[in-house]
Amino acid sequence: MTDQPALCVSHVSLSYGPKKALDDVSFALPRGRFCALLGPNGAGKSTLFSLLTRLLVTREGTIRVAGHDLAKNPRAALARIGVVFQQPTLDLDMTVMRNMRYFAALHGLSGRAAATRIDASLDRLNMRERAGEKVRALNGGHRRRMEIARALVHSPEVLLLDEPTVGLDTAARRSITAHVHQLAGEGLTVLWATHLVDEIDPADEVVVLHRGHVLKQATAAEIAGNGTLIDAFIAMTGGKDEAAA
Ligand SMILES: Nc1ncnc2c1ncn2[C@@H]1O[C@H](COP(=O)(O)OP(=O)(O)OP(=O)(O)O)[C@@H](O)[C@H]1O
Repeated sequence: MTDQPALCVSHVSLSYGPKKALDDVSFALPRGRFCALLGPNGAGKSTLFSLLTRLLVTREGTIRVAGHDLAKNPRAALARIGVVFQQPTLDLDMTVMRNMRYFAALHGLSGRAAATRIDASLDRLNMRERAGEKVRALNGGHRRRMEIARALVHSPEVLLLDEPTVGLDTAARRSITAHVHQLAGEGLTVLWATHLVDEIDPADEVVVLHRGHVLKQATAAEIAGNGTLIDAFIAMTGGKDEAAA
């Protein structure tokens, strides 16, 4: 296709009553890029995800997914997005395969087409051999991998993950982070919301969000300069959560 951005957020604002959660947010991501949406608690990350998935709508600004305007053509735009929310949304008493089939059906996939897509998605996350297990039997890391596989079943171009490593141990965090970086290497565009700088590689794109404003967009290495990313992040944000500010 063209060289238009996979995701383009342009002058987006959103208020909860008098509280401005996002204020004139703009950034664009090219295809096949891993981008960290880095911000302390309360920065507006979940609010932005709610807008990107149309759980919330705003009249202020535009969001385009692979060129499709989310407000004017939501079906086309949403069809190109896969989402992993902060809170797990799996049915624990169904097998991995039944969870996948259910989700595929929501995207209008059934029969052979669904089976092919499900196998491919589980393969990408090294989860195919777990297909017959109940989700309840999986550890936290494997549940998250399953959710990522599920988010890929309809072949989206953009994958959104809202703090996907919350509650995982160090080994599982590292494995999930590496896996998703690999997906970006294969051409997927990834927006990964986090407040943890150790999940970010030097070559990754970073959008620093603070109190509803984009403070910077650059690679992690550029933001770190001669120091570390964590020092640069604290210098920009004051190291304070919005909730505590
Ligand atoms: N429903 C709501 N009503 C009022 N204010 C809200 C609501 N949801 C979020 N906020 C406020 O909007 C701001 C942004 O919140 P948001 O949850 O988007 O931030 P976040 O970066 O995702 O934080 P966290 O990492 O804690 O989830 C915060 O100040 C929050 O208190």
